[in-house]
Amino acid sequence: MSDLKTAALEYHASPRPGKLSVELTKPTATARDLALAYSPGVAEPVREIARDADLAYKYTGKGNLVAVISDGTAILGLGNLGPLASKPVMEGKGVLFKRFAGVDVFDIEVDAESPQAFIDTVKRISITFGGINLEDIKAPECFEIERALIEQCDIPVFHDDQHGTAIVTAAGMLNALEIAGKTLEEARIVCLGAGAAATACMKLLISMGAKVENIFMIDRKGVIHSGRDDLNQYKAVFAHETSRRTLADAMDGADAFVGLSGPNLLSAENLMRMAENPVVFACSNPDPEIDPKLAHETRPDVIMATGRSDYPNQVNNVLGFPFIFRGALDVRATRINEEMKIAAVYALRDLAKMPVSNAVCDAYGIDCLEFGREYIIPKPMDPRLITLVSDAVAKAAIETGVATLPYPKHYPLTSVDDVFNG
Ligand SMILES: NC(=O)C1=CN([C@@H]2O[C@H](COP(=O)(O)OP(=O)(O)OC[C@H]3O[C@@H](n4cnc5c(N)ncnc54)[C@H](OP(=O)(O)O)[C@@H]3O)[C@@H](O)[C@H]2O)C=CC1
Ligand SMILES: CC(=O)C(=O)O
Ligand SMILES: [Mg+2]
Repeated sequence: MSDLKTAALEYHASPRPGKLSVELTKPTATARDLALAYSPGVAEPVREIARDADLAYKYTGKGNLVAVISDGTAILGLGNLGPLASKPVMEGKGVLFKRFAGVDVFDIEVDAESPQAFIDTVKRISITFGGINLEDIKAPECFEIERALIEQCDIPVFHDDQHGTAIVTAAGMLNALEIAGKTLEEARIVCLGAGAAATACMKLLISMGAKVENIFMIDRKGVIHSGRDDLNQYKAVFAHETSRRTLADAMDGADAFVGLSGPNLLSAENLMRMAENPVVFACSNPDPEIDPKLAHETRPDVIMATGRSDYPNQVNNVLGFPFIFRGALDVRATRINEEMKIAAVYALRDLAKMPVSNAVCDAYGIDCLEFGREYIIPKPMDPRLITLVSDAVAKAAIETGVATLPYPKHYPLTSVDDVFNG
C-alpha cells in the first residue's frame, strides 16, 4: 500500500471511526439541567414552536445546521459507487463546514431508487435544517433534483458540485487570465466534462462575460456542437456550429482548459496545442486530468491548478460552501441566488491579491505566498475567507431581498469563534 493510502485509511479508522461527532452545547451535569434539557422542560420549546415555526431558530440548532446529502451517483471523480461509499466524503464536507465556518452538519446518504424518491426524502427531512448542501449527485439528474427542492423548500438548497465549484473556478479563472494577459470576454475555453460541475462552471463564466461561441464543451462522445442529435437540454445550451470534433481539435489555440471529468484525460500532446500562457484547471478529484508535473514539464508557461490540497492553486469548492452557507444562514436567506454567488466570486478573486500572513504560509510549509502563477486563489486555511466571503454573501442576500434578517451585528466575522458571539 502507498504511504498516503495507509495513512488515509488509518486517519479514518483511528482512534475512533469516522471524522465527525455530535457535541453538547448546554450544561448536563445536574438533575435540574436534565429537567430543562429533557422532560419536563423540553415541552416548553415544543409548545412555542408548535405555535410559531420560526421559533425553531431560537430554541433548536436548526439555524446553524446544514444537511450534506448525497445519493452517491458521482462521488468525486470516482463515479457511481452508491450512497454508503459516499459517506466519507459527506463527513469530510461536514469537517470543512465546521472547521472553516462553524456550521454544524448532519451527513445524510440516501438510498433512493429514483430522482423523485430522492427529492421526496430530502423534502420530508428539510424542516430539520437551516440549509441543504447537495453533493456528488450526477448529471443530468442533479439539475431536476436541485430545481425541485429549491421550489419546495424555504431554506437555501445548493448543489455544491455545481455552484460551489463554479464560484471558485470563476474566481481562479479571472485571476489566471489576468496573469496570462487575457480576458474572459476573449478567452477560448475548453471544458472537458459536461456534467454537474462543468455545466455550472461554464454557465457562470458566461454570465460573467465569457462567450458561448468561445467555449468548447466535451463529453464522452466529443465536442458538443449543433450537429449532434443526442444532447439533453442541459448540454444543448453549449452547442454551437463548429467543425471541431475531438479534444485535440478543441485544444488547438485554446487559452484555458477546465477539466471536470476524470483522471489523466489530458495528454501532453494536447496541452502542447494550447496558446501561450495556457491556463489549465485539472479539477477532477482525486486524480486530475493531467499530472501537474507533466503539465509543467510540457509547458513551462502553464498556469496550473488542481482540485487537490497538495499542489499550488487548489481550485476546489472547499473555498466556497462553508463561507457561502455561513453568510446565507446568518441573514437567514431563503435561497442562494446568482448575486450571492457572484459576490462570492469577487470576494475570492480579490482576496488572492492581498498579502498573506505568515501563519497561512506556515500551514502550507511555504516561505511566502504572493499573487502570481503559483498563487491565483486563496488557501482554504486563510482566516479572512470567513470575513470577506461570508460578508459579501450576506450583503448580497440583503440587497437582493432574500434575507429575512438584517445585517448581523457581529459581522464581519473575524474568525469562527465570532459565530456565536453575535
Ligand atoms: N475541484 C472541485 O472543486 C470539483 C471537482 N469536481 C470533479 O469534476 C468531475 C465531474 O464531477 P461531476 O460534474 O459532479 O460529475 P458528473 O457525473 O455530473 O459529470 C461527469 C462528466 O464527465 C464526463 N466524462 C467522464 N469521463 C469522460 C471522458 N473520458 N471524456 C469526456 N468526458 C468524460 C461525463 O461525460 P458524459 O456526459 O458523456 O457522461 C460527464 O459529462 C469529478 O472528477 C469531480 O471530482 C466536481 C466538483 C468539484
Ligand atoms: C470537490 C468535490 O466536491 C468533488 O470533487 O466532487
Ligand atoms: Mg463533490
